[in-house]
Amino acid sequence: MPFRARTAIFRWSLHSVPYSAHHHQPHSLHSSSYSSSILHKFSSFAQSQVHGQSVEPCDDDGFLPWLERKAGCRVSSSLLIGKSSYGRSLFASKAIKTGDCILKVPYRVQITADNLPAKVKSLISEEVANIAKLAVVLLIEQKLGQDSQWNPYISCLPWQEEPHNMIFWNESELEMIRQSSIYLETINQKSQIERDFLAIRPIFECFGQSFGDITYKDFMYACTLVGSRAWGSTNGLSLIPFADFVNHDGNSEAIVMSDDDNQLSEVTSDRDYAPGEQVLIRYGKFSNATLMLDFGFTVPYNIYDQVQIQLDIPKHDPLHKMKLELMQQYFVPPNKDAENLKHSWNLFTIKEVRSAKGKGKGLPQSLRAFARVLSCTNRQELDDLVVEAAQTDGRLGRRPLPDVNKEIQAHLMLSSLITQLIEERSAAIMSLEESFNSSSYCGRVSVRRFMARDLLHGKLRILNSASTWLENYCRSSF
Ligand SMILES: C[S@@+](CC[C@H](N)C(=O)[O-])C[C@H]1O[C@@H](n2cnc3c(N)ncnc32)[C@H](O)[C@@H]1O
Repeated sequence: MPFRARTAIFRWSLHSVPYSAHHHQPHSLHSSSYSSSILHKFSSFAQSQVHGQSVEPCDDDGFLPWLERKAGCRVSSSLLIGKSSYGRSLFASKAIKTGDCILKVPYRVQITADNLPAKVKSLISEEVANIAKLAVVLLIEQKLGQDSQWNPYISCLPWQEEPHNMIFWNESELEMIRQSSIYLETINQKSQIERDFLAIRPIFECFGQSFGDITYKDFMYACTLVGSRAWGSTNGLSLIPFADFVNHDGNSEAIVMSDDDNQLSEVTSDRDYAPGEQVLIRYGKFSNATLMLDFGFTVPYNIYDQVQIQLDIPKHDPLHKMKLELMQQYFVPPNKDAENLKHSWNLFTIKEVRSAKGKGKGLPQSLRAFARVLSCTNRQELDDLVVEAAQTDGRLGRRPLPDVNKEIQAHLMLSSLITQLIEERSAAIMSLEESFNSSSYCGRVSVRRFMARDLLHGKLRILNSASTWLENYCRSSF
């Protein structure tokens, strides 16, 4: 669900997937008998262990009836709120089958920037991000306390816990992942929040005593809450009460869908669940870097992990100018905004290479093409590539070079770059492991170390797979 709410910088927001008409009739609400049956079912499995998660009862029994009253329809007849080691969670209150609709939350009980009081809305500049606007809604509602129409929801949010999202990491914690591009993204995200706060603070001050004491830290917390629990959809960036109590499993096929025809968001189960099992959905196809930045957690083996590789044309290359012009002409990435354009033609994203044999999908074609261009040593070779591109699909260097030795050389060049990255990542992991052994950190620091370790291990796994693929490709090209 991370919500890439506004720009390429932020991945903040959980994307929900719009789809066309489903014709679900809302059930009518039977709140009193419904809630007592929930309580009964919940207590019977409350102490059980499910998937290594200990299921604890939670004092939110009134939440769902409140939401259903507000919505005027049934939101879920198969889920209960409980607690797991992931915080507040949703559990199956009865057997759930694959394909069952497990929750439906009408747009009218979702919170968007439209919920800003008109007076505040008119003062907030267009420059301020939607995430920040939604954070202001949360802060205002939190300040209103019992007087807020959203109080049952606002008071369920984890305000008190220090999140592990990377904007809360201190310098020495960030040092653990300095080599990764996530370091820079964290700094950018922090600056964006600072800018938004500076734009919004005068508005808080206008409202005097009631809101004037909202601090930068409060604002950061609120932005983090929005960033880790709002979905982007045709309805705008929205907090979806109840749906946002469900935790993430990257392997799940269940996602939040927007049904514009019926003006609601819903989730359909992708598997069977026994009563008492924690129900999980996929927020999005997120790497550990995204999970750390926007959600404050990682998973030990993340199939969506990736590594960014930058290739530069050596300054001393006699063909530097010609190669640069060709690269800028032929290696323009699609769908990039102007801000990224000038930097990204030499940045490549690689994922784990599953086929180790030097065949199959392997490394991205664009990266290998770039290496072929780099390996050219005279103008004729470059001209030949341009002619070949014109005669084929217009893309440069997409075919193996006619000279096998040159083709191998291009790939060996990639291989040596990847070996260097492997060495750097391995050294970083080793120093992290040493600090695990030499010090007995607990709590916050140790959680963040585990996250850094998951991130670095994921990167190393991808680099190793790329290295093996390249070795095999070179061997099989002889
Ligand atoms: C949309 S909320 C889910 C409900 C949340 N657990 C709560 O207490 O309100 C997302 C947050 O839940 C936690 N979370 C979700 N999935 C997780 C997972 N697989 N591992 C660890 N934490 C997870 C993270 O703190 C994340 O920022």
